[in-house]
Parts: sequence; structure tokens; C-alpha cells
Amino acid sequence: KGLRDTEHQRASPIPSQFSQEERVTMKESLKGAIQIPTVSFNPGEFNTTALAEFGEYIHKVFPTVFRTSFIQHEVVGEYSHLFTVQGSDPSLQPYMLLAHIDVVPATDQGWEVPPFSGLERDGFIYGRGTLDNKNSVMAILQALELLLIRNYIPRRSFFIALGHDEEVSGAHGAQKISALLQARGVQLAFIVDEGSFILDGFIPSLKKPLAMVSVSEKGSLDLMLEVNMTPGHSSAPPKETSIGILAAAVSRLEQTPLPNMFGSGPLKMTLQQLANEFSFPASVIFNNLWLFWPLVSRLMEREDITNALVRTTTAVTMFNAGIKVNVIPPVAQATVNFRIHPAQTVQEVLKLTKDIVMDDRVQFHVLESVEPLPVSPFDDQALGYQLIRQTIQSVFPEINIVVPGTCIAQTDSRHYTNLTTGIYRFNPVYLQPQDFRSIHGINERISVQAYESQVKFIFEFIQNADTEQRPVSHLHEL
Ligand SMILES: CCCCCCCC/C=C\CCCCCCCC(=O)N[C@@H](CCCCN)C(=O)O
Ligand SMILES: [Zn+2]
Ligand SMILES: [Zn+2]
Repeated sequence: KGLRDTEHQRASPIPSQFSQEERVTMKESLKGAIQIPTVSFNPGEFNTTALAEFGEYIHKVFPTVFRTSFIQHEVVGEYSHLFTVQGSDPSLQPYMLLAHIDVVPATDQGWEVPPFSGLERDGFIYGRGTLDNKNSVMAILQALELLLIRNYIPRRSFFIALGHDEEVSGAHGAQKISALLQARGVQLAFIVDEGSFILDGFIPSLKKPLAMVSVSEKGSLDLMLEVNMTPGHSSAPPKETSIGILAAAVSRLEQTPLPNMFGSGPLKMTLQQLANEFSFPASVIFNNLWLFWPLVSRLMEREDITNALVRTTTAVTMFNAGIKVNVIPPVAQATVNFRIHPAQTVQEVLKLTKDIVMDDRVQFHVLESVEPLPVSPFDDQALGYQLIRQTIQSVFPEINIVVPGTCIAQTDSRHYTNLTTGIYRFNPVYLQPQDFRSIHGINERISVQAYESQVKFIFEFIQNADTEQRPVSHLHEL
């Protein structure tokens, strides 16, 4: 499988080799980016000083990007950045690289080094945003800077969109960039965003790492449950308080997982594509899912991460109640964050939830909801998918498994469905389960070598994208 070679590709691509000085500069630039605390706290509540500083910082460390005549830079929604890189061949449909500059909050607690120090230890750069997602922001601009220094002129136009509020909705960043591009009549060949990695050690019976390119994304429902009761003196309490009623409702939700949807949605095809990579007897099981699906579906439920792939998950994330030790609480509120399986809808999840709670005293308030995203094409004709695949093969020759998957979290790419049907979520970085837990957790870090590989990947990807849109089915046809 692959892309048809073209005259252009054969005309010597610029080699992805960086001098010692460039390698030092690129890692120091990433460290500097980590040191700017571009935290998103709540929708509309950001560290605006840091976001402004970040804008100045990228000007400073990527001067060539900003002074190149065929690159237009615009600030959108005050702190997001849109770069339009004009290619030399207008007949090629443009594509877009996405990343976000904001991060979730972090306190020093539990970190080996302060989360906004960007310190290097034992070959790793530590800090909030090293995996989610300043690594991508910096690697994209770094790769472009290095290409421009080597006098690269792209054939295919592309956009780089860097949102500033992905962690709290994307309403001020990605959504505005998307509207702007739509108003300009832009249609994209594909988009590449964060949302999956080269996964290592996520499936116990699979010893080899695999590159998972997410072609879909789970939806979400943020639901606030509320119980109101008459307040009074705690010396003569009623049999049930708002806190007790709400706690019981929340507990029922935690104890009653939503249905296992294994067999519906993109996971089945992921496992089918993986089947031959397992050793015996797992290979027999995965090659005969029609027979073994009850077993596999139960196995998937065992670990939190694979469980997230087979069902809509329920996470109680906030609980607020009580005003004073001797006052019967008037109101209790809990927030539940559901991540919706691609084969379910927001309405279905809402109905299932009400049926589980089964208590009229509990009110339901939908705070925000997003339907699961459609599946992007990943066949031999899918340019974006095939370019990612081709670049993986070149930069990570040791990886021989590339499969389509589903992103269990949400990304800014969901705001761009009006511009393309090809949305691919992939970070060219190795990820082990403990690294996954560091995202939004503690001790988030990236190795210097992994960051260099990410820059190399984008450096080659941008050149590979200059191919004509003529993907072919089989390599032997070349
Ligand atoms: C069969 C193979 C098993 C695969 C296991 C999958 C492992 C998952 C690997 C990587 C997923 C990482 C996703 C990182 C992207 C994080 C994006 C993010 O944090 N988004 C936020 C957006 C919040 C928007 C406001 N509602 C989020 O989802 O919370
Ligand atoms: Zn992210
Ligand atoms: Zn995140």
C-alpha cells in the first residue's frame, strides 16, 4: 500500500538531518515554551499574560517563519495563531496541521521538577505540555523553520492552526479559525491533529509497538446533577439530605457502567487489522472475533484504557454541597463527564443515565455535549492517512503496524468538520501506559530524542505532502 511516487518526490527531498547546534537550539526552544504557563482554567478563563508572551516567544525562536514572504501569519481570537503557507502549485488541495498552545493546570505537588520549569533530567524534558501539546506546537514550527532555512518552497499549500483554548472547548480559538477559513471558502484535503501516539505496551499480548492513527473521536456529555431540599437545623435532620440523595445517585452511576458496545464502531476493524500481529493463541482469537467476541469484549473491560474503547465512560469529576456544619444543605451538585462511544448518541446516554438514577428528586442539567465524530477514510485512496503511514515508515522503520483507531479524548479537530472529511489524530511519539497517565497528571515529560524524531517526522511529512493526490492501492503498481 502507499502513494504513487512522482517526479517531484524523486527530485531529491531535503534530508532530515540536523546539525548539533540545531539540535541544541530545538530542545532549548521547547524548554522555553514549557516555561510559559499558558494555562486554561475554565471556558473563557485563561492566563492571558502567558498566552500573549507565547505569541512573542514564537516570533523570537522562529524568525524565518515570520519573515518568509509566502507565509501569512494571523492572530485569531486574540491568542490563537493561523499560518497560511502558500504553495507553488495551486492545483493541489491544501491541508492543515493542528496543535494547541494551552495546557491544563498543574501544581508542584507530586512532580519531580516544577511543572513549568522545563528542566532536563536524564535525557527527558519535564513539564506541563511536553506531550499535550506544546511538543506539537513547537515541532511543527521548528520543522518549518528548518525547512525554510534550507530554502524549501512547498508545492502544496498548507495551514498551521494553533488554538489557545483547546483544553476548555476551543470556542475562542479553533472554532473562530474554522469560521474564518470557511468564510474564505477553504476546503482541506485533510487535517492532522493530536490524539493518538505510537502505543507501546497497551495491549498485554502484543509485544510490538503500534502506530495508531485515530480516525474518529469519542463524543462527550457534561451533566450536572442537582438535588434541592429544604434547609434547616442539623439538630433535627430529615431522613435524607440533598447530599445523601445525590451521593446515592452518583454511586448508582459509578456502579452501573453503560453498556459494552464492543462490536459496534471502529474498534472491531482496529482489532481485525491487528489480528495477525498477535502470537498464538491470541492470533486465533483475534482472527475469529465472530466466535470469540464475548471473551475479547470482557478482556477489553479489564483495563481502564481499553475499557474506554468499548463503552461510554462515566467519570464523576466534581461534587459541591454544604454551607455550614450545622445547616441541613439546601443544594447538592455533582458534575459527571461522559465520553460517548462512537456507536451511541448524546440523547441515548442521557436516557440511560436517567434510567439508572431513577430518582425524580435529582435534576439533570446538560452543561455541554458533543456527538462522537464521523470516521475519516483510511483506505488506500485516503491521502492524509497514507501520508502519515508513509512518513512513519521512513522515520520509524522499526514500526510495522499502523492501524486506524478511535481517540478516547477530545481534540480541537472537531471544530473543523466543515472543512474536510479527513481528520487524523496522531502524534509521532512513543507512548507507554505510564506516559499516558502523565497527560493531565504528574511528571509529564518527553525525551529529547523523541522530540527530535517528532521534528524529523513533520520535516519529512511536509515534503511528502507535496506529492500529487494520486494514492495507489499496491506498491507493486509503482
Ligand atoms: C487497542 C489498542 C488500545 C489503545 C489504547 C488507547 C490509548 C490512548 C492513547 C492516547 C490518547 C491520548 C489523547 C491525548 C489527547 C488529549 C486531548 C485532551 O486532553 N482533550 C481534552 C479536551 C477538553 C475539551 C473541553 N470539553 C479532553 O478530552 O478532556
Ligand atoms: Zn491536547
Ligand atoms: Zn489535554
